[in-house]
Amino acid sequence: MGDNKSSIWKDFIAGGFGGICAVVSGHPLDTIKVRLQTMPTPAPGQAPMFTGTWDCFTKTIKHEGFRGLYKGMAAPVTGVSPIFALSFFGFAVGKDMVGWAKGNSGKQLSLVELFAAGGFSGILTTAIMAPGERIKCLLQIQKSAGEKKYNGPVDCAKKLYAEGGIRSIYRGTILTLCRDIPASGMYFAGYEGIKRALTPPGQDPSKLSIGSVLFAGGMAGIFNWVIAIAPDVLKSRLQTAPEGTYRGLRDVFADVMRTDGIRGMYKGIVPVMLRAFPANACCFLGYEAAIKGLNYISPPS
Ligand SMILES: CC(=O)O[C@H](CC(=O)[O-])C[N+](C)(C)C
Repeated sequence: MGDNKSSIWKDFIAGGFGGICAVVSGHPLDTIKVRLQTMPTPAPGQAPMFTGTWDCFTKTIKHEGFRGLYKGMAAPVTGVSPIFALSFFGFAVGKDMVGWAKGNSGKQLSLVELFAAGGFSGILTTAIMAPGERIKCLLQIQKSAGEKKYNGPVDCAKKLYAEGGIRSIYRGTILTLCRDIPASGMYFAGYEGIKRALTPPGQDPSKLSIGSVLFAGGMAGIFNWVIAIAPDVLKSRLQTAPEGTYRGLRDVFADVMRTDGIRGMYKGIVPVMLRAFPANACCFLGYEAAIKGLNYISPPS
């Protein structure tokens, strides 16, 4: 990853490209995750809408075809690319800030310092992540919820604005912060830590093999989601619930515990983890390839 100021714009562009790679490879499993997380709780004696990941996958294909798995992808492709761009940019800025706080000694940052820099990026991304996720989740569930209220992301944004103004579009912001500050810390510290561990002494981590980059990127995704899954469940519930269902995040938490218990906090973990490895392996490979391309066009000073 770029370590000096002049490379920050490259991190922005390369992160955006990495984000596109992550969406294309991971969206079907993201759809399954959101559908599992938000399906209605069955009445006593009634079968649940989906019994698990495989059931949700086969029912989606049966009723909606493969296109059903790619529902709502327009929003993440246009939204996730800037989010990842901002995320990688934020991490680069965060590293500069930590380096500056240490007196710019030029020493390698520790994993804790990398975690702090990653956490900072989670604050930046929330500005576009929170509304992006609200729209994405509503579009992803609308077919399985049995009604078609929104005709795409722009229509969804307009309707949310008409119903409740900017507050409605930004519903779920606190939970997005609770998810993305620690998760982004784990993401970037995890990636850098694994790269360091895989780099033989005296060698440059940027010369690692494609296999090693894929492994480090995939594991970064796993680390991210180990931390993120519980707040993500609460966030998806809050963001997809009809207006007035919950009074705040304590209320969502109490509802999940009452209806599903502690297991409810891990709903959708199987598709999350199945997606996390390949999507983030592709993301970091795309990122590293883009950085190499940008360094070729504009060599580092
Ligand atoms: C929630 C999210 O987008 O997490 C990213 C990893 C993933 O699986 O998409 C990480 N990050 C927000 C740091 C880019």
